[in-house]
Order: sequence, then structure tokens, then C-alpha cells
Amino acid sequence: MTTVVLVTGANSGIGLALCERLLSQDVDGLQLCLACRNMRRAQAARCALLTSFPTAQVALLQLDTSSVSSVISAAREVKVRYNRLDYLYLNAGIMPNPQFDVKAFFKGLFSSNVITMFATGEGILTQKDDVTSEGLREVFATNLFGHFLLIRELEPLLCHEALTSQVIWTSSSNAHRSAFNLEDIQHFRGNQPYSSSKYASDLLSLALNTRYNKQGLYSSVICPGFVMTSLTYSVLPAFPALLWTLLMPLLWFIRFFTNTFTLTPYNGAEALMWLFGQSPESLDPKVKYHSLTSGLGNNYTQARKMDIDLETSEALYAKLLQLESDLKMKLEEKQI
Ligand SMILES: NC(=O)C1=CN([C@@H]2O[C@H](COP(=O)(O)OP(=O)(O)OC[C@H]3O[C@@H](n4cnc5c(N)ncnc54)[C@H](OP(=O)(O)O)[C@@H]3O)[C@@H](O)[C@H]2O)C=CC1
Ligand SMILES: CC(C)CCC[C@@H](C)[C@H]1CC[C@H]2C3=C(CC[C@]12C)[C@@]1(C)CCC(=O)[C@@H](C)[C@@H]1CC3
Repeated sequence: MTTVVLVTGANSGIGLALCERLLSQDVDGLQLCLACRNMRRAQAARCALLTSFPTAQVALLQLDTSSVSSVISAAREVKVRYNRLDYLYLNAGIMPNPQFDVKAFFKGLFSSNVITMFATGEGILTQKDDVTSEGLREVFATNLFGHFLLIRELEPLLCHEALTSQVIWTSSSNAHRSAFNLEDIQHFRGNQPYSSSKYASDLLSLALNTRYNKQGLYSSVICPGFVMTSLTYSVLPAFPALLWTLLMPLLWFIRFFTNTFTLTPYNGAEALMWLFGQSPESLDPKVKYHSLTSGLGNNYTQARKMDIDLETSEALYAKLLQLESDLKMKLEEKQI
């Protein structure tokens, strides 16, 4: 029996590195499905994977997690292609229009908070969010709600008697309770939609475990650390890629003080790989698994308790269900 793995946002960065690492561990026992928004980049990713692993089974799926209709039709297609799903990696994510607070950064450099600032980006980053054509906040829709809907639609493939499945979220150490508001789950009012969406994914993972463990579905969250990808390059748009490359020795040096500077997508995928090898029943639903890299370049995974509680996770789940039903109703009305 082969293991069926679906990865969202698999055409670049951490998602693509995860696919490479999974295939280098076991080419023949895997059926990989790359669920991507940009199909041109998805084709390129598939070609690159097949060049390194010519016998691999790598399929593509069109999926835009920010769009309810795209998620529903992608899930329909998955149900036609597969009769079960063993791993669902919810990795697609955006941090649009980041605003880097240079003053706060330099102030932070000379404060006792400097390590936390480098590990979490706390206090130095905000974003300007947009609204999707379906009326949702873009960051919320992309990072959280589309994935929630995908799990709900794929329930028959994920919940099987006598078989377990794992849902694994690429969250972040930038997820802060202070950025999240239960009365404004889409973050219409603040300027930290990224942090809010990641905190919401931590809460949702807990709620999923409460609901679905009995049906064999287990959910976990990871943080890949600070990884150089298109997402992080956009934080300093004035810095060309070459400048980042020149800064690498400095970044490697900072790694001696904070092992959260994983820097490469390969290293960032460490906790995603570690979870692949775990029996899901042994995992703690209230911890986040962090990819870490030591000063000497060794990768490892560390579990750290999250600042989440059951009551808030249940309240968020109820709100997501309500939003799902409202949006599906709107979609049906449109189709009539
Ligand atoms: N880099 C870092 O330091 C950290 C990253 N993370 C998280 O890691 C995850 C991967 O990001 P990373 O690899 O860094 O960045 P990348 O920008 O390289 O990857 C993001 C991926 O998400 C996809 N994506 C974006 N929007 C959508 C959408 N609407 N529908 C489907 N796919 C979409 C992108 O595809 P497309 O080609 O279509 O744009 C791309 O494949 C994200 O969730 C991010 O929040 C967490 C902590 C730190
Ligand atoms: C010496 C360097 C030129 C300084 C770089 C400063 C900042 C641009 C980075 C320092 C810590 C980084 C960071 C992130 C973005 C870039 C920094 C602020 C994240 C917020 C990216 C997204 C995440 O999910 C977090 C885990 C990252 C935390 C660290």
C-alpha cells in the first residue's frame, strides 16, 4: 500500500523542499499530490522533482486556498483520484505588503528582547491586507479558511476506521494571541493579519483534535523558523536577492544565538519531516513543533507549548462552521 500525501503551496519554498525530502526518503512508497495556485510554477516543480526522482508518482492539483469555489472543486477532484489521504500538509501561505518598522528593529537590537525579535519578528512587522472577490480577508482566506474548508470537504478521505491520517499546518512563531480577536476572526480591524491567521491555525488544530481524533484524524502545527523564501524576501523589497546572499555570513552568525534561523527551505522542512515519521497518537495537541538549526548547522525538532486554550478553540471552530455555511449558501444562490 502506498502513502498518499497532499501538500498545499508545494511549488516553492518550504512546501517544495518538503516534497524533495519526502521523495528522497521513500520514492516508491509515495503518491505525492502538489496542490498549487500557480500551475506554471507547479509544472516546473513537478519537472524538477521528476528529474531528481524519475520513478516518483507526482500529481498536480489546481488549488487556490483563498477561493471557496476553487477549494470545493479541488476537493471534488481529490475524491475522484484517491480513496484515502494519509497526510495533508497545509502549507500554502501569504504575508502580503509587509511593513518593516526600521526604528523598532534598531530599538529592539539594543534591548533584552533582541532574541525574541529575531525568532518571532514580534513588534517589527505589520501587513496591509486585501479582500477577495468572495468578500473574505485575503490572509485569513489563504492561510486559514481555505484549509479549514479543504479538511471539511476531504473528511471522507481523512477519516477511516482502523487507519489514522495526519493534518499538518505550517504555522509560525509569529502567531500571537494579542493579534487575534474572536470578535474579528478575519482581522478586518488590525494590522497583523498574518499573526492573527497563524494564531487561528494553532487554535483550529486543537479544535480538530477534539473533534476528529476518535475518527482517526490528528492535527499538528509546526514552525519552520526563519527561512529565506519569496515570503521573507518581500519583507525588505529594497534588498535584492544578491544582498541577502551577501548577508548570509551575518545570518549564520546570528544562528549561534537563535537556532530559529533555519534559513534554507530544506532546514525549515525539518519538523514537517519529523512529524511524517511519528505515530500521531503520541503527539501533544497543545504543542508546536519547531524546526531548529544549531550554530554548527545540525537540524532538529523541538516541541514547545502553545499559548492556546480549549474554550477559545471551540469558539473559533463554531465561527468557522457558521462562515462556511453562509458562504456555501451564497455560492448555491449564485449558481441557481
Ligand atoms: N519563510 C519563513 O520564514 C516562514 C514561513 N512560514 C510559512 O511557511 C509556509 C510556506 O511559505 P514559504 O515557503 O516561506 O513561502 P513561499 O512564498 O515560497 O511559498 C508559499 C506557497 O504558498 C502558495 N500560495 C500562496 N497563496 C496561495 C493560494 N491562495 N492558494 C494556493 N497556494 C498559495 C504559493 O504559491 P504561488 O506560486 O501560487 O504563489 C507558494 O507555493 C507559509 O504558510 C508561511 O506562512 C512560517 C514561518 C516562517
Ligand atoms: C540582519 C538581517 C538583515 C536582519 C533581517 C531583519 C528582518 C527582516 C528579519 C529578522 C527576523 C525575521 C523574521 C521574519 C521576517 C524577517 C525578519 C523580521 C518572520 C516574521 C517571517 C514570517 C514568520 O512566520 C516568522 C516566523 C519570521 C520570524 C523572523
